[in-house]
Amino acid sequence: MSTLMQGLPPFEHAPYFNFRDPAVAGEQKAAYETARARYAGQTFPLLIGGEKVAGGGTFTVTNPATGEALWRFQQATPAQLGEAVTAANRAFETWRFSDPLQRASIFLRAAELLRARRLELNAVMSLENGKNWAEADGEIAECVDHFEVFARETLKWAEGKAVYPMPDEHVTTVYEPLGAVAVISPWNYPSAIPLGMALGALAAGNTVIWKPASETPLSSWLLIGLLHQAGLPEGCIQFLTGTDDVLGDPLVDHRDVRMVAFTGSREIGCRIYERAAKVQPGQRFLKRVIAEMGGKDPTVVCADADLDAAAAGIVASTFGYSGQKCSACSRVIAEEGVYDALLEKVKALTEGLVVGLPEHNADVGPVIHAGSAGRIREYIENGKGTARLVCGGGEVRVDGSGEAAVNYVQPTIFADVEAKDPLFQEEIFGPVLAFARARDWRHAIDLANDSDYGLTAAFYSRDPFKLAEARRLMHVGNLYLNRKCTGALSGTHAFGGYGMSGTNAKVGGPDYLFWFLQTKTVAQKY
Ligand SMILES: NC(=O)c1ccc[n+]([C@@H]2O[C@H](COP(=O)([O-])OP(=O)(O)OC[C@H]3O[C@@H](n4cnc5c(N)ncnc54)[C@H](O)[C@@H]3O)[C@@H](O)[C@H]2O)c1
Ligand SMILES: N[C@@H](CCC=O)C(=O)O
Repeated sequence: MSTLMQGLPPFEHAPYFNFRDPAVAGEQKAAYETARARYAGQTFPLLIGGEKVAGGGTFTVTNPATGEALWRFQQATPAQLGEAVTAANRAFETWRFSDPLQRASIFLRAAELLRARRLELNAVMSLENGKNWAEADGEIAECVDHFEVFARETLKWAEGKAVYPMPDEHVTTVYEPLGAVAVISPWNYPSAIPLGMALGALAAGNTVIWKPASETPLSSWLLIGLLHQAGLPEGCIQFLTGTDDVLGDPLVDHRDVRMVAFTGSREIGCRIYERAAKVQPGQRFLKRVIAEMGGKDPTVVCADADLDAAAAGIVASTFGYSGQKCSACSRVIAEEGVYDALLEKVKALTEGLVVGLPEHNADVGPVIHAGSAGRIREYIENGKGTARLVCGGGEVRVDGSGEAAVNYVQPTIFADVEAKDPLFQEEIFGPVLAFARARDWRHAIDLANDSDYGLTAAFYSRDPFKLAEARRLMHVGNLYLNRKCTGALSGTHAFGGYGMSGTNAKVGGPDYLFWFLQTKTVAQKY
């Protein structure tokens, strides 16, 4: 353990709330009312150089579960983008030399502040993106863990690393920050994902231009508030909301943005990777890029597996948050001998899921918007022509869904899906599962690896040899043996994929900070 870390208590993951306890459930329900009373109808500003400012217009954030108008955020102008980048670079000149102990203390204090407001932040996220209580709670608990983990990582990396010695030179290897980091995030993990990237940047001594997804800005804004309350100096984070034509390409292309930390779709991730490679006139560095992208995550079930455990893991990881996780299981590949029995079990559990309002803590809520629902329905309709529909695939009515009724998609399973089928190859990002038959477990591994992506996978078997082969052969960044493929914990399950799932930066892992640092060797002659 690093000497700086010795004063810290041992790390523990934040425990989840037990919503089966009526008292806790009552508190979570009340937190929705608190969130509405505090924030509904309000308009929130941009944050540039420590100043709260208005943009060139505003937009409304709506609840995907009901269509309810929630709150308003600013549309930053092109000039404000430039001001934010300048402000981030200005703040960098101070923050880069800040004491790592100061940074770590701020993160630990923020963890403490967040612990006291978890239910409120759960409610805000649920209202913005339609997560049910447990899904929102899992993510806010991850934010607490991120604060704790990044505090420790700050101190660890501040120590530098030992080198092989020279008899007549004093040589050190130290890590220094890069500059202004653009943090660009998706709506499906609107708290933990931007926070992980922003803490990576700040822990290393960089400053941040934080660009949340337009569907979910309040989930970000509240975390930034906590960081400031915890002592983060003004100016270290600029907060920009608005449209992609102003904050997309122009932010990535900006000459003075040193690094882009992106999580989102493959399409945009690849675009950023390519654009950031171009050196702009006057640019004096090569941009660093993290691009963490989509998945088409398989669960392999061997003939000797515990089928009940596998079925439970499959249903939780496929239909949790309506399948809108990069880590979601979307393909099951089962050995011939257990295929039908497994399919029956998964079907029975799926048909027991309640589709309803996230605020009422239904198992399956809405998808993010009508456009996404339409795209998912198109996959379902096409699938009816290429595979065997086992359950779902129809319409579902949710009381109280109002104008957002169209956003609810029935959990759907297709069987006998061929490897070339789009159901098997493309990220649908909705509650749709493809079952495929494998001749044997080695064939199952081949099918699992037959993908552009390589983010997460689950593998179920009781045979130690097969488990060892899976470890060796499965082409993914996060492999889970005899458990579901969602639910990575910060500090423990470093998260990030292979192949077209991205740059494999591994947020929450022991090497993540290295992405936000450059290495300086200093050799001094005695
Ligand atoms: N690998 C991971 O860790 C991970 C985690 C969560 C989500 N995801 C993926 O994210 C996707 C869903 O999220 P989404 O729909 O918000 O993704 P998206 O790519 O559409 O948007 C992500 C962010 O990029 C911004 N953006 C849009 N155009 C841009 C441009 N030209 N330049 C820069 N930024 C631009 C958006 O405004 C948003 O903030 C899925 O593919 C999912 O698998 C991956
Ligand atoms: N880190 C999350 C997934 C985030 C992507 O959407 C998990 O491990 O399930």
